[in-house]
Amino acid sequence: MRIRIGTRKSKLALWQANYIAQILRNHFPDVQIELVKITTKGDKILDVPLAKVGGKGLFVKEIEEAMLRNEIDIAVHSLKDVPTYFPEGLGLVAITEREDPRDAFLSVKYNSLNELPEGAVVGTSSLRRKVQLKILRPDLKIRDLRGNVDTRIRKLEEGQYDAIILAYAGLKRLGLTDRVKQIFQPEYIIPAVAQGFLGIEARLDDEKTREIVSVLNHEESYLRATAERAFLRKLEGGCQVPLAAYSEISDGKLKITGFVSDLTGDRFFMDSITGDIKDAESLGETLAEKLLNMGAREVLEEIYRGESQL
Ligand SMILES: NCc1[nH]cc(CCC(=O)O)c1CC(=O)O
Repeated sequence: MRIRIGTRKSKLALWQANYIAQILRNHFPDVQIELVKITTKGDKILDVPLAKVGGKGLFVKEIEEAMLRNEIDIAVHSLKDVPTYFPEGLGLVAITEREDPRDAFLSVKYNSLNELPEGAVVGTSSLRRKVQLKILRPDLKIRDLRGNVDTRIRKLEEGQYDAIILAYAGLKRLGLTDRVKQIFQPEYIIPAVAQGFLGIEARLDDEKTREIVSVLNHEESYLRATAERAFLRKLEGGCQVPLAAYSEISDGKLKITGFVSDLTGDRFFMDSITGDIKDAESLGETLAEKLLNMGAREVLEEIYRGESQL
């Protein structure tokens, strides 16, 4: 038996694929685990905000095509980069235990968002982070920042930005937390849907692989990811829409908080609901419907018609 893992070539993607490969090797010493590196469109277009070049699907399409051609057996993804719809025959078969889901503030000179002087320059290309920052600190200048995690940190160190915002999970995995000065609580800056989970994608009819890969699944994480992604799917939000969601489980209850905004951060909608963990999916959907009825429907329509401008 052999499992070929398809992965992007960035340091973070390779770290994640190797991490999964090692767990599988430890559990199944007789299964041969190989890595297959694949370049995606998202890795080639590095200078344009993702929302403008077609969104998150850019990081997964080529990998899914390789899986459909039977050149790889599974893909290891940062779940937050994975669209909610899959090509026929493919799907998520395991979700790993969540790494720290929070966003981090990195700066050479400043110790927190509050400490930044008026008009300071902050780097991020995520629409979500742009509007969340604007709501908290309307005086800041927000500038695009793309590239792999190490490229972004280099741009900070070169002085192109006073601060940048990145997912703490990626920094922790790569041991790049030196410039982290503040970690935002999820109630303060709600993280991206599924930030911190790894999602394992496979061919749904490949039962042997699915059985092996099931050791990677973390049930509580699976439920949290399910709720957050149901919220995302209901809002049809790719990364063209500023949105965020964060779920927690305690005492058999799942609480999910969601956020949707227009592109300026002038009109935003936020709410939470709590319910039984077995209803994870419908909790995410119900929360999305709640926000749509609060006014998010109109905002989304404007964004899709191209009337809302950042
Ligand atoms: N959008 C790119 C991306 N996809 C996953 C992570 C970090 C790791 C994770 O969230 O699991 C990052 C970098 C970032 O946003 O800072």
